[in-house]
Amino acid sequence: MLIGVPKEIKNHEYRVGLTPSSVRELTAHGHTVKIETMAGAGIGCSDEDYVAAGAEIVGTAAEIFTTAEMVIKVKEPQKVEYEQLREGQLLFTYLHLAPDPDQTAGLIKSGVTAIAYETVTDRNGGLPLLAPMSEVAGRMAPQVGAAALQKANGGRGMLLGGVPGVAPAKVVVIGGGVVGTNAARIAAGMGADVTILDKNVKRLTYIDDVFGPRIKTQYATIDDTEALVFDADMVVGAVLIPGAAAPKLIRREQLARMKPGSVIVDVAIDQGGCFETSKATTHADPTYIVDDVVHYCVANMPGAVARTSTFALNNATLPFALALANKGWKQACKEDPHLAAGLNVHNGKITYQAVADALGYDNLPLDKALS
Ligand SMILES: NC(=O)C1=CN([C@@H]2O[C@H](COP(=O)(O)OP(=O)(O)OC[C@H]3O[C@@H](n4cnc5c(N)ncnc54)[C@H](O)[C@@H]3O)[C@@H](O)[C@H]2O)C=CC1
Ligand SMILES: CC(=O)C(=O)O
Ligand SMILES: [Mg+2]
Repeated sequence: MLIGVPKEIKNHEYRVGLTPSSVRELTAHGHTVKIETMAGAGIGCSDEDYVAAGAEIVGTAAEIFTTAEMVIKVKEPQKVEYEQLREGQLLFTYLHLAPDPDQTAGLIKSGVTAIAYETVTDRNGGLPLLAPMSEVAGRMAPQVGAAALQKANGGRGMLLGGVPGVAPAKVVVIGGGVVGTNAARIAAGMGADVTILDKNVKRLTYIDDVFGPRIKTQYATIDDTEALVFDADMVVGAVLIPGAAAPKLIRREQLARMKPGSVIVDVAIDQGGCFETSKATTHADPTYIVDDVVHYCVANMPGAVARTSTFALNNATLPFALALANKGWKQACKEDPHLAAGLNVHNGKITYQAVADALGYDNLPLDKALS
């Protein structure tokens, strides 16, 4: 199969779809890999590194989009990218379609077959291609939030861990999945007073078993979510209903009851965010203030630590990329229902129920898409 990797073009996005090691695996299986020149520059991998792994370097993204049978990326295609996709081509990347009607319409119009990293499943009910980036974003959340808490950045002027004789900051994490536990772990490590809210009691039990009294857990009723958020110095938004738009847990009118200078890090922003006042920001201009509350809503947080993130992502994506290249997408999905769960768009139709529901499309059932 001819596989193509364009250079990412989202704001301050330095990750790349394939590492040189992944290229070597794919070429060893007889596939041809084209990489756009300088695609790996942001992770310290040169064109020469890719050539040594067996890739061909091409000068423009257009050469990738016009020739590749499978396009492997990191972030959702931007307008100039989805306009180049076409019927019969396979796209393997993050999509986050539910909060993104324009991209969704663009993918439908293109006729492309698109498999979204974030809805591929595993046998334990996890999301194995989202998890590595959730680990990164979760671990970053307290560090970006700690900076936002500084006075010059609009925050309350608090040190996360306090000092002897002065209490630490109160950090509330809504959603105790991969992002949430990683955020809590780092915040607790920095000395903060940390509470995780979740609606899944089994998950709260797991967190309690792993962290003991160092991290408090609370069932996420409306009452308790509100009480903890109003009393927090930093809130991390980390909920997910796979494929769906994030539920809005804190409304516009509730925001004014948060402390002045408190900080929201809404990691769930790639699915639309769990605060009504959240709107996606970029690494170039990551925060804004509403009602004296600092909002950090960068939708591609792991792009900031592109080298760590790219290697972590490839560890997870490579087996699936190999299956898609070796067997073709249809056969690979027939043999692996977890990979098939990633199918979001095929031949002008939405094939993922939560996306169809969020945006008002008919859903093409998976068995029909695979027939
Ligand atoms: N902004 C960024 O750069 C990045 C964003 N993300 C996003 O972070 C979000 C979280 O991802 P993961 O932690 O991997 O998901 P996950 O599935 O591991 O965890 C989500 C948790 O939210 C809980 N939950 C769902 N509804 C809830 C509610 N109403 N109240 C309280 N808890 C609720 C679930 O029970 C689950 O434990 C996703 O939207 C993901 O796409 C992930 C990586 C990078
Ligand atoms: C998951 C995601 O949105 C990211 O890694 O950028
Ligand atoms: Mg206020």
